Amino acid sequence: MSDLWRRCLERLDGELGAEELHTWLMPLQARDENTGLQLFAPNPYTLDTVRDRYLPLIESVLLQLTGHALTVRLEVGSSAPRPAPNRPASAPSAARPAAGGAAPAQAAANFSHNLDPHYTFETFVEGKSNQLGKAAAMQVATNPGRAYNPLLLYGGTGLGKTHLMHAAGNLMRERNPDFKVLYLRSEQFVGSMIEALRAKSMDQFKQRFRSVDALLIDDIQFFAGKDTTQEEFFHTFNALFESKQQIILTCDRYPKEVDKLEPRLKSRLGWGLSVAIEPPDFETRAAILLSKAHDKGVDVSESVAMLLAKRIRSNVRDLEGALNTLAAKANFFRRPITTDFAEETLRDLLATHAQAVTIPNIQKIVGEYFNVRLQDLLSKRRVRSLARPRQMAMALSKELTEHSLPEIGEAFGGRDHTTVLHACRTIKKLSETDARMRQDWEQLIRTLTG
Ligand SMILES: Nc1ncnc2c1ncn2[C@@H]1O[C@H](COP(=O)(O)OP(=O)(O)OP(=O)(O)O)[C@@H](O)[C@H]1O
Repeated sequence: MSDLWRRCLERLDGELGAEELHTWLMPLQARDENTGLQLFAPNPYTLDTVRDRYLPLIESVLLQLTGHALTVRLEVGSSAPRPAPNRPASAPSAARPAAGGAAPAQAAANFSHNLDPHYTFETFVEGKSNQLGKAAAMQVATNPGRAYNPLLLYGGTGLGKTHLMHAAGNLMRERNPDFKVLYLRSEQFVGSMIEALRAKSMDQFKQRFRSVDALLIDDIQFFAGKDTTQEEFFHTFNALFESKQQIILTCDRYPKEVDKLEPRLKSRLGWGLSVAIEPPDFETRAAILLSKAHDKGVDVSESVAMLLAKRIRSNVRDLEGALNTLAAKANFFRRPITTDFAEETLRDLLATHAQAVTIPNIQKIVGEYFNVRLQDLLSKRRVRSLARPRQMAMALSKELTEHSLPEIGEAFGGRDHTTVLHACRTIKKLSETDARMRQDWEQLIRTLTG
C-alpha cells in the first residue's frame, strides 16, 4: 500500500467513524503519483461516494501531511500493474473498465448488497418537495411488490432520488434480512448486458436480474436510444412484475418526456406510481444541512446553515459539497465555523451560485414565462394578468436575492415595501393551495437557479 495513503487513513481514523472508514475508504487501493495520489475504487458506486463525500477531506489531510496541495485521481479498478496491452481478447477482464466505467461482471457480483447504509429514511429530511416520494418509498418498502409497482421517482439532479431508493432497499432488508435487493445504475445494467453478450452468458445475466426480490435501477434516462438494452430491460421488467417482485426506478425527468425511450416501456413505467421529487425550499435546505452536519459530527450553527441554504439553491448535492469543504477547511485551519468563516472560505462558490440571480434577470425570465412585457411588469396596472406575474417576480426576488423589501420595491417601478411584502405572502399562500401556481413557482426557481 502507498505509504502516504496509509498515513492518510491513520489520520482519517480520528476524523471519521469506524463504519464510514471501513465501508468507503479502507476498500480503496492507492498508488503514488508524481503530483499526487491515484485511488482505485472497487466499483463505480464507491467511487461516486468517495468523490462526493470524502474527497475534500482527503485532500485537506494530504495537505496537512505533506504541506502540498496534491491531486487525487479516482478510478474504478485496482492498483495492481495493468496487464500487457497485447493480452488476448478472451483473457479475464476483471480490472478493465467497461461501458459506463464499470467492470460489469465483477461489479454485478457485488451488487446485491450494494446499498449505502447511510441512505435511510431516518437520515432523509422531509419537506413539501419530497413528502410524497418519501411516503411512497416507505410504503413500497413495507409492502414490496404490492403497494406500487413499479415505483418511479423522477426529478432534477441531486435532489435525493437515489437516497430514497436506497432507503427503501435498506428498510426491506431490515424487515427481512433474506430479502435480495439489487441496486444498480442504468449504465451498470447496460455494461453488464454488453459483457454478458460478449461472454455469451445471457442466460446467467437474465437469471441474475430475475432472481431478486427487488430491483432498483437508477437514472433510467440512460436507456434512451439503447434499443437492445431497452428490449432486455422490458423482458426483465415483465418477468419481475408478473411474479410481484418490486421494481424501483429513478429518472431525471418524467419518463414520457424522455426521447428515444420505447413507447411500450414508457407505458409499463406508468403502471405503478410516478412521483416527482422537487427542489427543497429554504427551510428544508437548512434542515438538511443541519442534519448532515450532525451526522458528520460537524459543529454548524443555525445561522451558518441559513446562510448556505439561502445562497445555494441548486440542489442538495451542492449544499452537501459546500458543507464538506467547510468542514475540511475548518478542521485544517482549526477554526470554528462562523458565518464569517463560511463567507470567506466559500467566497468563490457562493459567488458562482449568486451570479445568475439578479432582479433584472428575474424580471426578464418571469416576463418570458408569462408572456408579459417588461414595461407592463413594472407598470402600475392592476389587471390580474399582470398583477400575478408581477407578484411572482417580487416574491422570487425576495427568495433568490439578498435585496431588502424596499430595494425590491424600488426595482419594480418604485413601489412601497409593504406591496412587496404583500406579494410575497400572497404567492406563498397561493402556492400552498393552488397546484398550478406551485408548479409555476418551482419551474421558475429551476430556470433561475439551474
Ligand atoms: N431530503 C434529504 N435529506 C437528506 N439528504 C438528502 C435529501 N435530499 C438529498 N439529500 C442528499 O443529497 C445528496 C444527493 O442526493 P441523491 O444522490 O439521492 O440525488 P439524486 O436525486 O439521485 O441525483 P442524481 O439524479 O444526480 O443521481 C445525497 O448525499 C443525499 O443524501
